[in-house]
Amino acid sequence: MSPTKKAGILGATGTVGQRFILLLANHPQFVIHALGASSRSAGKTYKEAAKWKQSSPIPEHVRGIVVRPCVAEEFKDCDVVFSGLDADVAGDIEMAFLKSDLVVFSNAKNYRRDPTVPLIVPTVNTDHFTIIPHQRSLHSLRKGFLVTNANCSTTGLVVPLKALQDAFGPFTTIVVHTMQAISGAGYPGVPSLDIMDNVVPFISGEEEKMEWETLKILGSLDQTSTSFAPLTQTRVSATCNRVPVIDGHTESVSLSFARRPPPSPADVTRVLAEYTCEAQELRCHSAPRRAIIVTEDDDRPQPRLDRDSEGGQTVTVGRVRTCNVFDIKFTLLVHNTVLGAAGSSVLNAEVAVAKELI
Ligand SMILES: NC(=O)C1=CN([C@@H]2O[C@H](COP(=O)(O)OP(=O)(O)OC[C@H]3O[C@@H](n4cnc5c(N)ncnc54)[C@H](OP(=O)(O)O)[C@@H]3O)[C@@H](O)[C@H]2O)C=CC1
Ligand SMILES: N[C@@H](CC(=O)OP(=O)(O)O)C(=O)O
Repeated sequence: MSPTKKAGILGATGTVGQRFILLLANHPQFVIHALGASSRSAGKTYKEAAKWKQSSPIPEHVRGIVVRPCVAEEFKDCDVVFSGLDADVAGDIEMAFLKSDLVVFSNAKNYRRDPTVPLIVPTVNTDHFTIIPHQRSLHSLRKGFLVTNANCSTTGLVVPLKALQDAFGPFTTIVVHTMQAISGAGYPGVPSLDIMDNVVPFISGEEEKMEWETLKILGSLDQTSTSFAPLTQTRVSATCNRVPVIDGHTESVSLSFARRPPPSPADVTRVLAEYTCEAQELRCHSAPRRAIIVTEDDDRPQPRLDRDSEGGQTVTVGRVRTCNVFDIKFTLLVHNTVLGAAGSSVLNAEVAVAKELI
């Protein structure tokens, strides 16, 4: 079956944009139709414009595509537009696309807090798509809508949290420390003299995003599907560090449940390993076979060894154990540019197709 939906990619030359190219190059539903980037790139072929940093080559049929400026008129025949735009420009451009009745899946932070825009991690809260009719009516749209996906570190965190919340009820406290890959900072990103032989204990704005995004994603929609109800009883504290790893964010998580007695490490391990999500039930092409992989090895997960499991669409969890301060602690790994970015958008779009929103 040949792909039927025309896809545009904004920010196609960037780190996330390059992941979109790889994920969509041989996609059964979406065909790469239009590529957009800044005025520095527009008018050049993709091969000329992109500083390609992926370990597989630029797909042959993409090399010669001429990059367009990111204006809605240039993308009007796209069925879906994926955005890997720099946050400095994503706000205005994505809103212009939405107002032109286009379907936009954004990686940027700009609209994540918007009360009518869902913040969807595709293996966690695809039920939040139910706000789309309300969003369309507010903007008088026929077919367009805007969906954001989460910060890459938040994405890794909420997958196991969702499994545990469904099984054991609410958390009182979540404390997370991240070790984030340099690809998270885009290209050229962190200077080599800052990150080689080093750890940088600050990523601007990252801790705040992890703390509030988690509450929106794990929260619910009201009964009329017109507003979000973020969690209010859970406190989240995040500490974010940049480490000299190319891809894959590692996170150490400690948490307490409201319920007493809390679940044991064995209960937690079982629930994580058995977790399934709607994207799998809908048989979406990019859905991981296992949304969470639990590793029993004492020294896993590790970014180099585990980031590509399930095509980068899973979260690997290990070292599940009792915590002397909170109830449970564990370590997780997420591929920051696949499930943490472009992979989330693509799987979200597949879910939207299955729900007949596109
Ligand atoms: N990297 C990651 O792990 C994650 C990134 N994100 C978010 O995804 C987005 C993209 O990040 P990333 O790929 O890392 O960033 P990059 O800096 O690597 O790429 C940015 C892209 O935006 C384009 N761009 C910049 N200015 C303009 C403009 N004025 N008009 C049109 N296009 C423009 C660039 O085009 P050109 O090449 O022509 O300059 C490039 O294609 C950001 O919002 C980021 O916060 C989210 C989760 C994870
Ligand atoms: N800040 C993240 C990547 C990112 O761009 O996040 P956000 O989309 O939330 O701005 C990192 O450095 O690893």
